[in-house]
Amino acid sequence: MHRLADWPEEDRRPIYWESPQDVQYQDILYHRAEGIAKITINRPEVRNAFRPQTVRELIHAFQRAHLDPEIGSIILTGAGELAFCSGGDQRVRGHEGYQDAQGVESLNVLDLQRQIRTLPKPVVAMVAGYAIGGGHVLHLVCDLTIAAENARFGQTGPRVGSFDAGLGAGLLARTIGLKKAKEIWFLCRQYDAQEALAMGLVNAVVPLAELELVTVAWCRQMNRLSPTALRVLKAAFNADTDGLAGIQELAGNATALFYMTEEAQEGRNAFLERRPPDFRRFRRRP
Ligand SMILES: CC(C)(COP(=O)(O)OP(=O)(O)OC[C@H]1O[C@@H](n2cnc3c(N)ncnc32)[C@H](O)[C@@H]1OP(=O)(O)O)[C@@H](O)C(=O)NCCC(=O)NCCSC(=O)c1cc(O)c2ccccc2c1O
Repeated sequence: MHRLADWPEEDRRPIYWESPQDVQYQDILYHRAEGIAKITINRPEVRNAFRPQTVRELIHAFQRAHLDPEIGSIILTGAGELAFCSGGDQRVRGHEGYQDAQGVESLNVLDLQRQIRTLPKPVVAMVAGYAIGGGHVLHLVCDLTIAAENARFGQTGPRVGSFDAGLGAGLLARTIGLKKAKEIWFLCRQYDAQEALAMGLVNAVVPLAELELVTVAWCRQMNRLSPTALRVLKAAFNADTDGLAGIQELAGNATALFYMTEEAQEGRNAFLERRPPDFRRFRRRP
């Protein structure tokens, strides 16, 4: 449903964001309401380019949303209408990475990419304006992308002397196909929202004025569904792409679900009670 008017009344009512005051961020904003966390890159003067500090704060905010049992889904967005994110801040790019205030250079956005994928809640990229370079990879690693009509997508790496040969290349190819992914990286063109929709790079294109409420409507709908089912499905979708790390994520869910059974608890209890475990009452399921 690409227009707000298509949604049932309960999903399109206004949302009233709260802004917790316990942590003050410099480069991002953190809001929450109705079981949804909204994380905003707040550097509109550079089209929401990220520096190491920005990425550190994003990692902190995503961890916060991950651990908050009230949060069911997370929105990642950029401040203003001109950009979701324009990638790494080229003004602080040094010899071997992006430099922080202490002079340490890193590519810490790679940690954030993995975090978004392993976080067991749906993450939705809400894109107005440019999603370019490392900013394009950020929307790509999110589970869903809702784009405003003014959104523009593309990679610039080969033009600015960079490349993301990890998820930026491989996940893009798995998402939209190898030929189109190679075109995006080899030619560094930009694509509008409708082109992105046609290639399966985004889930919906909506009028800019409706972007936030439609994105919230998607989250409201997901938040009514089984959190465990969404959690395991997310891990399942990532498992083959992420190799053993993906299987580890999926298997961790199996272990957590097993821990919730009497059968697993019998093993723990027997150890704590210093007796042999008795698994005889647990049947072997066909
Ligand atoms: C995003 C744009 C297409 C927007 O164009 P527009 O015409 O709307 O705006 P301006 O170009 O005038 O920009 C306004 C203002 O913002 C500054 N700015 C924009 N983007 C950046 C940026 N990324 N870094 C620093 N500053 C930026 C711009 O200079 C203007 O400032 P003024 O002072 O003049 O007002 C267009 O801006 C654009 O193409 N931007 C650059 C996009 C880009 O090449 N990004 C970097 C790609 S590489 C990357 O992101 C990357 C990061 C990683 O951490 C990696 C890690 C591991 C592997 C690979 C990585 C990687 O590739």
